[in-house]
Amino acid sequence: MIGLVVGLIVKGYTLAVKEQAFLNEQPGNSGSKTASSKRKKIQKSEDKHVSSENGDAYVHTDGDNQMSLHLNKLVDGGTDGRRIGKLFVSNTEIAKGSNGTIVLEGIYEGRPVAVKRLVQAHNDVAFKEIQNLIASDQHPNIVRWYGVEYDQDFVYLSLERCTCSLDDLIQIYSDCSQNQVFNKNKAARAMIEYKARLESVKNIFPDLNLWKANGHPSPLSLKLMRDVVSGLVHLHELGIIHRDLKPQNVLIIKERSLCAKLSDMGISKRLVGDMSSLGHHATGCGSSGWQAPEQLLHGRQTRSVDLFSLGCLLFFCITRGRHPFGDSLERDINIVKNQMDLFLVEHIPEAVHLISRLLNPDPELRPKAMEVLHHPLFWTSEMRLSFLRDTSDRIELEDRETNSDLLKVLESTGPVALGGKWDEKMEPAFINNIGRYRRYKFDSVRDLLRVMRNKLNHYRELPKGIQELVGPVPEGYDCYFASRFPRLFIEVYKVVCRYCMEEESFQKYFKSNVD
Ligand SMILES: Nc1ncnc2c1ncn2[C@@H]1O[C@H](COP(=O)(O)OP(=O)(O)OP(=O)(O)O)[C@@H](O)[C@H]1O
Repeated sequence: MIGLVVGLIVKGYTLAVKEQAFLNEQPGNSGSKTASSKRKKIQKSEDKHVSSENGDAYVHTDGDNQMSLHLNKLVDGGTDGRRIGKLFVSNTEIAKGSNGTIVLEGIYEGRPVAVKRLVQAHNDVAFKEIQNLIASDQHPNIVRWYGVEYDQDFVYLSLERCTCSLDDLIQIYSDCSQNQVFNKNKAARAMIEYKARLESVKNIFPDLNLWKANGHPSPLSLKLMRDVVSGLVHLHELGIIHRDLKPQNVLIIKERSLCAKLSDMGISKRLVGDMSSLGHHATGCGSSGWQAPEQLLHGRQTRSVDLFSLGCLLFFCITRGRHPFGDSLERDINIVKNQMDLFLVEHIPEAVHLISRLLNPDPELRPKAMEVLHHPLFWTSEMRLSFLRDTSDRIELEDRETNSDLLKVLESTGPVALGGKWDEKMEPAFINNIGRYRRYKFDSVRDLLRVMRNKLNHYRELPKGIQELVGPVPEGYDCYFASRFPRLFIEVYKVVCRYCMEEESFQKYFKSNVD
């Protein structure tokens, strides 16, 4: 406990020191030489550096520059570019941002970085981006920054170099018809460059599986979406609203596995103290097509604006690049009119449940980032089966005769959850097998859950033929029932949320309430 408290104090102090070091090194903020050398030490230990060509911290002669340029050419395989302070910026462009921003490949202290080059006039954006990164980048789902350099015209942010954006990834792996519409808007030359970049990314990640044959997101897709949510939980815990969440601002990198990270914090805003919203005067605005209606209409911004954008982003990932509010030109109008179409995710009821809540026009009714993290859309088969088993055990305690509310409501979901009598959706061999042990009511949700629970608990005792029929536990078994009763899980989940959420045995499924 004492260790934890000391750790937190040290962490807080380190953040404050980092922030102060950055503020002092802003051009125009001259500090004393002693202070400057102290800062240099702090920065070195933090492995993050701030320098200016005009400042006293890092003065490079032309001779030095020639030498380091030469060395860096060797380091970077002979790429053309130039050296600014500790940074070598190549001429190889990764992408263009807005307001004259260009992202280039670079090397910062020997490590490959993406250099975000902003025009000096947008120094305030760079300043905000760095401040937010200082506060937030110690998290696996936030892009790291290593340092900042300046010259007369530009600010250069050295960022962890990722392979591509989530937008690129989806464009590459979705089928091309949709991309052609998307690409029509790009100028011919930019489009050639863009296509070449996508080709090179495809070579780096040759065989990614983002969607299953049945159109559901693959485990990899779900992991990337969950990474985005984890990054958002972290930002919101720190009181930072991203305000420009979109697939282009989610970057992809291969670590142990593929990983998604939030980037582009230039217009993010930090809430102070117990403030919960930024008023009408908050500067900066998000991107067309991904903003919440209240952002478009009144500029009122709470953490919920990010949850709206997240809803659009999850839809985009699941549907291979489509948008719940239509084509790019009509999106903002449709967002304001609350005209969405979730038809393309209707075959995944868990996705409809989550996305429709995230896109609620009333920001107060959208779930919090932490609740999204625990939503069943992201659950494994093992967790889904465990939840249904616990639910079955829970409702068996209810007395059929007294007809409790819980039982009544659960059974009332039958027509939707079962879509008819459940025995008719299963093979006679399976029905014969279960008939040997007890009698079931084929229109009862409770009884179907009992069958699922019993066969799961006695899986190893099942005849080989029945095991093959229902598939291996957990994925095959989950899929056997989910494909026959696609809405069963979410209907049961909704009832449990309503009646049993606070109960001890269900806490592990609703962790957001205990965290
Ligand atoms: N760290 C990075 N690693 C690899 N690529 C990056 C990195 N940062 C940015 N990019 C690429 O550059 C693009 C533009 O970057 P960024 O979004 O930060 O600029 P921006 O000017 O804020 O753009 P916009 O205003 O359009 O969001 C990204 O979509 C991505 O393709």
